[in-house]
Amino acid sequence: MNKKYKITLEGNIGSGKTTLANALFEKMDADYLILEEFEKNPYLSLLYEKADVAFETEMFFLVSRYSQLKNDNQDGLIISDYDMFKNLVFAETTIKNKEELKKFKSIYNILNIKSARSDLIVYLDTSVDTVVNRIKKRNRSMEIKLDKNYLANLNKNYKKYLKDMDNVILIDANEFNVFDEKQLDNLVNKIKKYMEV
Ligand SMILES: Nc1ncnc2c1ncn2[C@@H]1O[C@H](COP(=O)(O)OP(=O)(O)OP(=O)(O)O)[C@@H](O)[C@H]1O
Repeated sequence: MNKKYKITLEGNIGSGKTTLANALFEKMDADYLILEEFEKNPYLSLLYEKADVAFETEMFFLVSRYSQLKNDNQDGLIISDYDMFKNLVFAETTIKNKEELKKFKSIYNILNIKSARSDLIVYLDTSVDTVVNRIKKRNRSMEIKLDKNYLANLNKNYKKYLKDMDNVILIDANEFNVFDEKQLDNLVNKIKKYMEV
């Protein structure tokens, strides 16, 4: 692929973004794969233990994702397991202090992240029960403390942002089996059709 085309995957924690990003990268013979580096964030485990570090957690993610954007202006097909609007979804969910949230959003706007718009967002729509099961199965120790309420709020805030977007393919990820070749092929065909328009 000559021209730059960026496809990002979004959805709740454990909805299957990284797994699908890897699968699409292979299947679509893409040029770049950009994956979230969540394990580098020193605040995340503290946040899950209910420490008052929401602003620090979200700022760290914002800066870390922003620094990955330097890989973002090359020609070719880019697949990423997150979109930059994720920063806003999570900040609204975790930062309870209104002044801090305002500050976060103003920094986000100064960075002018809108210019890093994806050509296509594939949203993995999941129920809270589905992600709870997948999170349990993958068994990352710090995620044991995640509660259903938090996951439900994330779903709600994702939906709030998605309703104003016009570049989204939404898939029912409760039913979607990324390990089934036929289902993956169907999704790739749907994406290719979208790319042609
Ligand atoms: N379609 C699927 N059906 C069943 N299990 C899945 C599916 N997709 C992913 N999984 C499994 O669910 C778990 C979570 O998937 P993954 O790590 O890709 O989610 P994620 O959305 O990237 O999570 P996070 O946002 O926390 O990084 C993994 O153990 C993965 O193997």
